[in-house]
Amino acid sequence: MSYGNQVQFKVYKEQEHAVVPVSYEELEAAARKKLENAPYHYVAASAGGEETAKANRDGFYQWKIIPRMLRDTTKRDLSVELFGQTLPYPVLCAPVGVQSIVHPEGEIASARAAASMGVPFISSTASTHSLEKVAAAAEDGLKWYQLYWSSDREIAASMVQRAEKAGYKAIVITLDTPMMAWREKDIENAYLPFLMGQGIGNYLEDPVFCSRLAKPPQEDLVGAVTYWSRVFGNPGLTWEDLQFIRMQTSLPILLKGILHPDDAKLALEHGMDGIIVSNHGGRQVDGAISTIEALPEICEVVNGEIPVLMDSGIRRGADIVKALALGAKAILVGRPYIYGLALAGDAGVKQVLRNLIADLDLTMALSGKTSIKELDRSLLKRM
Ligand SMILES: Cc1cc2nc3c(=O)[nH]c(=O)nc-3n(C[C@H](O)[C@H](O)[C@H](O)COP(=O)(O)O)c2cc1C
Ligand SMILES: O=C(O)C(=O)c1ccccc1
Repeated sequence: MSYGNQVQFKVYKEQEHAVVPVSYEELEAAARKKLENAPYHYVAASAGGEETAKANRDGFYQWKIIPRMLRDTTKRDLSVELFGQTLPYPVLCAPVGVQSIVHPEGEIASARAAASMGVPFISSTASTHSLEKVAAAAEDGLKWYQLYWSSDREIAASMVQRAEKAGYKAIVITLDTPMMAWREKDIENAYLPFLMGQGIGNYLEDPVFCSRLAKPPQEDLVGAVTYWSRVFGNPGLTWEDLQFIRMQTSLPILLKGILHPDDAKLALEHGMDGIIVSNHGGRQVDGAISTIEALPEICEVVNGEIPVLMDSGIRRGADIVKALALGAKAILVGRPYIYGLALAGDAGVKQVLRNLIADLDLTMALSGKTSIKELDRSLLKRM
């Protein structure tokens, strides 16, 4: 039996040495075994009763693929165009903060792995390693910067300017987390890695942040962490504030965390360059709509004017096919690559990405599709 293309061949070759389970369920179980309780739950758990996390998965099951036959799928092209760049696959690494809690190399290893696969890496404001160090690790890779907009707006401006200077090619403003939601496991575990200086690397190396401190962080980490906890979130933001970030950068700006079609309309009206339909992997509003459910209406409103990306609950190739068929330009993946990181550092991240992409490639081929632009609603049936 032939597996068609190169991606597939490499998967089966490297699998001989793989330490990373292929199935998502086993991947999560292996990470559970390897990690201490608190960091494992920080990654795995969602908000409240985890209804939205469940809905994210249930949402995919409600759409079924109806494969087409006899369509010569010998050659496939998974590439997509985004902001003038060609991505080899419609897959990006979602911004995930504090990656050092699962592996000491954290974001540096993930960014390196993503770059080696041609997968764009979205670096979080809450990274343990600074955005400049992450950029250096993924020198040849496409990188975007995710902004948590500090309540001290000069800090936000400084981070955006640093990101542009370091070679990041887009700014992703995350709107759904001006504060952490009710996360029961983290509360029970009283788990706050930030208090130990993890996840605040971008602040400790920020000239504006440091200028606000009585003593430099090297001399008084507690003082720095205390100030960080005061300025991290910004629940006061409104649509009008977006103009301020626009003035700091010439890069495209995407809004992450859009779930309501009216907010998609507002994003367009405020001149945004892209939208990421996301409920933060179910980690923020428990009871919020699943993203695959929110996606079609948002795509309808946006009407192709700007790219719509999506995340939350993508686990396999078929999930990606469904999201793209419903109008997403590309998807982001979060927890799966973090489990890969936990198990095997950069090699683990690479293997997880490779598996997901190979699964996507096969699912497309077996559905009778040879390119991403052929994926549309006619491939799906809602049950
Ligand atoms: C441990 C963890 C940390 C996260 N940190 C951030 C972050 O710093 N910034 C952000 O925009 N989203 C963050 N997210 C959300 C992801 O970007 C993404 O929306 C989510 O993980 C997608 O869902 P999935 O994990 O089901 O793939 C985080 C998610 C996890 C699991
Ligand atoms: O945990 C998260 O979901 C998240 O977005 C975050 C926020 C602040 C610091 C680290 C991660």
